[in-house]
Amino acid sequence: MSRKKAGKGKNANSSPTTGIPTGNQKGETGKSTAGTGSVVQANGMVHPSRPSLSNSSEFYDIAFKVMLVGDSGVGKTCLLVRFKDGAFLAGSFISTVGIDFRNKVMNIDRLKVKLQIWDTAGQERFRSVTHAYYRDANALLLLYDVTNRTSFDNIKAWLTEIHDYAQQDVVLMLLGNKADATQQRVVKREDGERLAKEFGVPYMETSAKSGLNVELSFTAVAQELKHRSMKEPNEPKFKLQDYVNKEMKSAGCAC
Ligand SMILES: Nc1nc2c(ncn2[C@@H]2O[C@H](COP(=O)(O)OP(=O)(O)OP(=O)(O)O)[C@@H](O)[C@H]2O)c(=O)[nH]1
Ligand SMILES: [Mg+2]
Repeated sequence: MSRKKAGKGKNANSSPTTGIPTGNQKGETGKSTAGTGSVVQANGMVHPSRPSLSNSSEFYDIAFKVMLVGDSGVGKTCLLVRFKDGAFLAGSFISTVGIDFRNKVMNIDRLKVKLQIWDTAGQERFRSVTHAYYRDANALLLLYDVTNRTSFDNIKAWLTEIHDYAQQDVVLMLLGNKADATQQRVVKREDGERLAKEFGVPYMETSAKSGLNVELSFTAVAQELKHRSMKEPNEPKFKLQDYVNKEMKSAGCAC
């Protein structure tokens, strides 16, 4: 399989119709503004329509678009920063404006899988911006905050929105974030599990602060997307929740 080069740099442009950075292919991080260039195929793979302008040596085999959604303050940006940079954004909370993205290339079963991760603004006033990007998302990570009951209660409304705007076969995973905050917790893990079961969505708790399950949440969706796009005829169906449970068990996670 031929290898494509992952973009690097800042402020790549994007198209609201594809949701994929376009024009300036330098962007490993970027803000959505405007531009033309990349093509998203129906199978979710992204093929840059022009060579990378960057000096990046990071090549990839397949690429997918993953979107982070959920109420403002649940920790979407922190989860992404933890995954990308291994750091936690402590201190004052800076709410995302509009939409933002970062790229990360992961090794999944000897394949280089590029995730283009879109960090949406949870604030209501940016909802129409988010709507424009749903249709190109291959996977969605839907977050609530275990210390914020309203963010949990709003999950049903988010699922309705996802049903209305996202692709029918979008890979979806529910994440109860801030699992480290045991003193402030108001949503039990069992409540999250019950809700996820009710809607047939894979689920786990995460912490952008401690790093709990952050890598696993992105690896799990990357695995699912990769299995879907490379599936051999007789291969058994990949089960995301089973994968997550197995990985947590082998990591000795009591969560
Ligand atoms: N204790 C704890 N705090 C967290 C965690 N993740 C995020 N926070 C804090 O929660 C606040 C909001 O985090 P953000 O990542 O900015 O929230 P967001 O979902 O991106 O919010 P919007 O951009 O407004 O949609 C910040 O003060 C973070 O420091 C976590 O896992 N544990
Ligand atoms: Mg944010």
